[in-house]
Amino acid sequence: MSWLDRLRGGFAKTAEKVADNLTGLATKAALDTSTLDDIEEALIASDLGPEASKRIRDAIAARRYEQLDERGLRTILAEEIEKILAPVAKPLEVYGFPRPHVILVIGVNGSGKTTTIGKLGAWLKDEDYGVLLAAGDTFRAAAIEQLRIWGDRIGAPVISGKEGGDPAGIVFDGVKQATATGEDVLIVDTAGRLQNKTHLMDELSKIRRVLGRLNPDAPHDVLLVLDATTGQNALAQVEVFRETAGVTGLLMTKLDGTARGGVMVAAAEKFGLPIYAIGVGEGVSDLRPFDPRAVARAIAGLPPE
Ligand SMILES: Nc1nc2c(ncn2[C@@H]2O[C@H](COP(=O)(O)OP(=O)(O)OP(=O)(O)O)[C@@H](O)[C@H]2O)c(=O)[nH]1
Repeated sequence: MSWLDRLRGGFAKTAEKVADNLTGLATKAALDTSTLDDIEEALIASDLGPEASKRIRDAIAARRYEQLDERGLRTILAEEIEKILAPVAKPLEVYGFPRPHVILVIGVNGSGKTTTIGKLGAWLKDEDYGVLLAAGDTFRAAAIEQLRIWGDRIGAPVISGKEGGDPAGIVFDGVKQATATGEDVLIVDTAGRLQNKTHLMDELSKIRRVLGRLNPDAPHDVLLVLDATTGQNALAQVEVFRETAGVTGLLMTKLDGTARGGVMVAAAEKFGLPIYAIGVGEGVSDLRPFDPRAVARAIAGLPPE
């Protein structure tokens, strides 16, 4: 299956929910205020968030339709979603010099962080970058083991220490090793959890301090993994992590398992943080940067172009 097919398959449940919520609204005789209100509410109920939903409502209102059929409604919805997503669909650039370019990955427990690191590594390797993974989530032995398995799977070396060890030490060793072996990118799995804000800040600031000694520009990226199935809760996570961890971009996962994919639009509108890649499955090649037009059309339930 092509990426576009997987993308459309991934968003199928979301598209169904959007279509269900909008049922009947397009066929009303005149596009009056109450219909516009209903459309706005339908979009909020589809997890697009109040800001994006209002913006789309205003865009429809501004066009002063006498009538809007279903196809027309889907088309304008796709156009407006595309406008919201386009500014955040940025490529992840590997620009750090001297190498390695250092990426810290953070996210709440179970968000798909480790899996996403594996997939991100696979994608960067496909792009011909040398990748080293660092098991900085020393909180659980299972997390270290899981990262090793991903390393084997994608053919990337993994640097790790003992359970309960010092993540900053592993990151330090990671930079040394990447420098010695000439890897382009160091992807660091962090415990990066929010059970305790002070603990998270301490952990990350220590990692930053240690990295800064080796390369003042590192980390180049701090990416937050967001589980789309958590809907609006994902937005609350962005707020807290942005404040505590200096998030520079997002990786959205599990868009395939959910009807709540609209949250991606809500996040784009509310935060404007780059969304570097989206995950639409558990396979190694199921995380990729996205085409805002293709995603917008998939959410609106329009066929591919
Ligand atoms: N369907 C689907 N499942 C995913 C996706 N990304 C991750 N998963 C699954 O989500 C589950 C949790 O992923 P993990 O990578 O273990 O999560 P984690 O955040 O690293 O968990 P901790 O290490 O406990 O913090 C796994 O079963 C993954 O296969 C995705 O894009 N789609």
